[in-house]
Amino acid sequence: MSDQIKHECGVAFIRLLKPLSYYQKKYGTALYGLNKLYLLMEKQHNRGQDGAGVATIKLDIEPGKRYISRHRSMASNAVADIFEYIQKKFADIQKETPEKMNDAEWLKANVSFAGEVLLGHLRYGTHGKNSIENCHPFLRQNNWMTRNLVIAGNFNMTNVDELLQQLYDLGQHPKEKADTVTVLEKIGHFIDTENQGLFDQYKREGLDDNIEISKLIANDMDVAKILRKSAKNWDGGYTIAGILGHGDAFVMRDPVGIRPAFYYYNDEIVVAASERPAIQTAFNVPIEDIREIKPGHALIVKKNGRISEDMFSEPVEKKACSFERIYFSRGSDASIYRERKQLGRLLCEQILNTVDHDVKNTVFSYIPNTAEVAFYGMVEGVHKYIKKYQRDRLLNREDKISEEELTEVLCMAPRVEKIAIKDVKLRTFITQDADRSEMVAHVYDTTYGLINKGTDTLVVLDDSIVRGTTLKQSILKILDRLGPKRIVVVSSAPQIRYPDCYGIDMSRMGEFVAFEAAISLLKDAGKEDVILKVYQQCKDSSSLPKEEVVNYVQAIYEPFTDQEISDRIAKIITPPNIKAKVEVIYQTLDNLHVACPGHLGDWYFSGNYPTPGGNKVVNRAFVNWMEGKNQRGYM
Ligand SMILES: O=P(O)(O)OC[C@H]1O[C@H](OP(=O)(O)OP(=O)(O)O)[C@H](O)[C@@H]1O
Repeated sequence: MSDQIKHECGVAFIRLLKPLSYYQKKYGTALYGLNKLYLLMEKQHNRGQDGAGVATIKLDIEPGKRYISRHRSMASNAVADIFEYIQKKFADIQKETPEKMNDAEWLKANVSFAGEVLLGHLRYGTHGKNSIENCHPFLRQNNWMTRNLVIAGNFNMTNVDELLQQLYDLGQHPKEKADTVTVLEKIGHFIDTENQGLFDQYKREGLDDNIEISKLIANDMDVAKILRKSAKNWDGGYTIAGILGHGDAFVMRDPVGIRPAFYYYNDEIVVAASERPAIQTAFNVPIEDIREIKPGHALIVKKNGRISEDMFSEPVEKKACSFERIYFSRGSDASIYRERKQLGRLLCEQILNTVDHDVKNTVFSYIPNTAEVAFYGMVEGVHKYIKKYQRDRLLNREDKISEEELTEVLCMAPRVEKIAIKDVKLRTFITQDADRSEMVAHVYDTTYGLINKGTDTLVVLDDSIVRGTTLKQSILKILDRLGPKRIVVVSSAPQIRYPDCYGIDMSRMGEFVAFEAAISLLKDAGKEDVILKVYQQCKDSSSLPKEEVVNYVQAIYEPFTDQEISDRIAKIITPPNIKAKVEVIYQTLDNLHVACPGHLGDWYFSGNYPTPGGNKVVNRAFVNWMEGKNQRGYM
């Protein structure tokens, strides 16, 4: 789907607060941190499968010895590949000098990755030029320990141009136009100035010993101040984790709280991750003990072990990404599970109306995998309807019910079947373009013999319909072979109408099936002038500061009801030559908010962007589409 580097992804961070020998003694291995990092990353596999990276830092290493290690992989099983590479170093020692494996200090001194600060990253790199250089973590190296920086993040900035300009204004000469570079260099720049400031201050105070000064700098560096200055002009969604060479570390979250970030600590470890259940499982800790990093705040872990959550940017109205809840995050989180079920339940009324409450001739199913949880909620909703129906039918009657009728009423139950099967565990949506079409076409299969040909309606619930390609190229064709009279496709997400620019790779207007539907409706109605007017407005606003720009693209959808757009989408996604009638039902925006009250970020559905940069992105995406440029509305 995309042609440039993207940074929506998963992060995993661990700081060991005790020396490696402590873990050796207590848990039987000095590799405790690495093992936990592996688990944290594996449990967030859903966040990225195109690559992964790990970096570690060893504390208090004498000059001349390596203390930063990094390994990145783009193998199809990148996480396993990285840890095999790391494990091999230890396996060789185990083979040749097994006693050394019990000597934590020796391991730290002699084997790379035996560090106390660990950072992992899963990459959802949906772009054409897949290359190892684009895998996080990124390094900014320096001979001064405290000036080294390693970062890995789940982020996307909408205003890279503006941020690059600021770097030029500082006199810098960035080697690439990408937000990874701007973020790394911005933080790096303020790390440098903090270093210099402290160095000058100690000199002024009469300290002469530079080695002593370096130690003081490491101790006194104000990480929150560095982040405050760095993030001043960032416009985007981000969770960015970083480690400084001497061991200070941070995990920062954008002021709107768009991207998720959680953490836990005790007296042995500090751990942070994009998803809460990953921490629960990897460390076996109760949910109440895991905290969410507050928007505009950074979890800061100083080298000396001091832990704080500091504000670096005034939080604004929280608009956490609802698509995390619908699709992106794993459904094993307690709240997400509940929310997905509720999304399914809330669709029941629309579904039952569409099938005329003919439960007897309807088969309920779903498109694996993410929609599975919402499906349980939907089935509960149908059960509830049936119970009410049975109650009404039995209660509200004057005559005596016949045995035959009683049996019929009591036997009523939803026909719940696993119709669609997904043969691979990978997610197609976050797979890079080159492999996606192939995958979409072959990944699904069906169960035969469950549909009464020509009489049954098949209801299939999916979590989202974005481009509609999964349905058009694969699912609807194979479902039609089963012979249903009607196929009702239900989306637990509302219509995706606008690009995301904060980390979920939905970026080009022309690819949204909802947009295609609205445009074709406009054309049919002879309202091409609306399209031209929006184009002009978007173009005219392109040179304005982002704060003065509004989302003009909303006008494209205004003339139509949701139902009209859904009906047109049904037409578009119906493959040629299929027999079944296809209908589409979407979640309403109101019900989305009822189901996910803590995650009100809905810009891809509503067009209401939580940062000014979003309006620029959507307008640019529209201009790109009008001008036939197949590119994102942002860098
Ligand atoms: O309309 P489209 O643009 O084709 O994309 C939407 C589909 O992509 C996702 O599936 P994916 O295989 O990524 O994940 P899943 O197995 O977790 O559902 C999602 O669940 C939809 O089925």
